[in-house]
Amino acid sequence: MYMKTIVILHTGGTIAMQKDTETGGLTTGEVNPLQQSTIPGADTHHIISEELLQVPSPHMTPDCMVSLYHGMKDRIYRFQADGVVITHGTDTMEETAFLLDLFHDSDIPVVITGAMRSENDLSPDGPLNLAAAVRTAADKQARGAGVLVVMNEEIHTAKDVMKMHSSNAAAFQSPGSGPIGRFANNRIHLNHRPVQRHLFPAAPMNKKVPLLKTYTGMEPEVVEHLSSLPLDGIVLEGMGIGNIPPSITAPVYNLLERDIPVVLTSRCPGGTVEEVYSYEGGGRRLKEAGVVFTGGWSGPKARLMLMAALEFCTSREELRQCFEEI
Ligand SMILES: NC(=O)C[C@H](N)C(=O)O
Repeated sequence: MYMKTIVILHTGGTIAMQKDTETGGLTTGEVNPLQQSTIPGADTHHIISEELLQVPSPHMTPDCMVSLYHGMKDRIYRFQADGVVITHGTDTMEETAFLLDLFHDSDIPVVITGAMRSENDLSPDGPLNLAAAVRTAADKQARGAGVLVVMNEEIHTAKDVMKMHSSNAAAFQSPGSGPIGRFANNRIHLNHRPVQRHLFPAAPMNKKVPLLKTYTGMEPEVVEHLSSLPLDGIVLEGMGIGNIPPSITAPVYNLLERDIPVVLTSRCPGGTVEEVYSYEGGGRRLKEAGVVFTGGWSGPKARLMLMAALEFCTSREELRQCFEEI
């Protein structure tokens, strides 16, 4: 019988941590417990398991993500992998998934998973998540679906998934669209496929792009101060369907006049930003002024996309097409 080759790449996070029984704190030990436990699927698949990193996911950087992409690509080629599983901390899992999905230019399934509870916690969720991820990576239904996140028996696209709860095992959701499939009875059931994927060249992520969340009565000084720093672009998490408070329109327009790209997303977890309102700070006015609208990505994902796009887009129009004409 042909055994599929699944490469598991470990990067760290709670799934690879243990609770210190004396202090109660969660830490990364010398040895990753995942490297010592039985890897799920080892009886039916050819599993190759490697530790690329051992970091909590708040320590991830866009640079690390690019290195992870190249490391993954190298293993896919070297081991002729049929699928890849990446274990990762849950805090920033959606960002790594999103960036890898922007770069991943083959049909080979890539599945990211992690755990909300450590290996020696009461009822750890890591083993089941890992088993589900291996099954998903080996399943032909996942071919061509890009990078997926598998957590708590649900399968999500990289574009839509978000960590929506800080501690619950059911922390991951795809607001506005829902999961594209489920894991049950040791197999996966895919109900939908991602409609559209963007593919960007995998370049180093060197651009400086801060992300700013808007709020009522926002002080213009906050945007003015950012504007005084070296900056390649800025992402604003606007309100609702894409509006910002009038107090910051002047410094935002100032950035545009200086030809610094301003990308708008929403602080709502679900939905897109649209040119609807024509009041001061409304989306219609922002669009006219040259603000680039996103297709419904969260602020952190829009920031990664702007950093990646700025590496190859040579004009504002090209940048706009990257975000809007998809
Ligand atoms: N559940 C987790 O993995 C959270 C951890 N702080 C991390 O992201 O590395």
